[in-house]
Amino acid sequence: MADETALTARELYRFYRAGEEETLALRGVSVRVERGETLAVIGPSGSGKSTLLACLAGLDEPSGGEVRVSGVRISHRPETERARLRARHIGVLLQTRNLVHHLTIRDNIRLAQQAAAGKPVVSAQELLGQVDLAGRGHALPRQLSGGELARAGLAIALANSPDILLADEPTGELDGGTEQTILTLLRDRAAQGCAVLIVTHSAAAVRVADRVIGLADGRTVDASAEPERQEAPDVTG
Ligand SMILES: Nc1ncnc2c1ncn2[C@@H]1O[C@H](COP(=O)(O)OP(=O)(O)OP(=O)(O)O)[C@@H](O)[C@H]1O
Repeated sequence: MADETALTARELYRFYRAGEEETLALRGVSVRVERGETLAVIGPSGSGKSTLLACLAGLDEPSGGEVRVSGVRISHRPETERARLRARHIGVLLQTRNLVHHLTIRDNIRLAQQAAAGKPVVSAQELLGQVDLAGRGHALPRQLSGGELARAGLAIALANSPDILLADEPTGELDGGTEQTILTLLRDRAAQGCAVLIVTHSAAAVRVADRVIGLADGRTVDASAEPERQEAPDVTG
């Protein structure tokens, strides 16, 4: 199993119906992320990026196609089984942040570690140190600044020592210094063998990626056609 591709999605479709309105948010999207690789997913608002990330994380079920984590299918399983696979293998950083609001940052980290069910993990204090929040573990989410919250969210996403890290706009609305801190942490994780997928509008985030794919209207497109890609000419692959 160790040499399996970390994350594989094949021909994903996601159909939404809200009253009379029908949306095909994903129209046959295939993605793979290898261990140690950072993939950036870019595209205009409404192109399906968050839907794709939710399907990859097992937070949502694709209407068609399948998602595999280290060769194990995570899609089309009961929610409890998807949650178990996610807790063990995947770290997720969502735009809404992945925090329980009435728990301190340290307890949020511990909660994610417990969900990993006995997997060896680094201590909450070490994780806090990695994101420069060593002195803020006792704080509640509402007591943190936007940049601190972003870093706390990343610490929680990393709490289960994930094989795969899925991050939706991890650096959205952050100043340049904090953005660089987060991007460096993501790169470090990839260097340690984690498969990292970032949904982003940020040119700086695109620059740290090994590979970029574009989404438009629920389909993958040539990423070189996207403006973010043009601002980042040094990206290879
Ligand atoms: N729960 C839902 N019910 C109905 N339609 C939805 C739902 N979630 C997303 N959509 C629709 O699916 C399409 C893709 O949305 P999605 O949020 O994945 O796009 P996005 O690329 O992440 O956008 P943004 O960059 O603005 O976050 C949009 O047309 C959106 O309105």
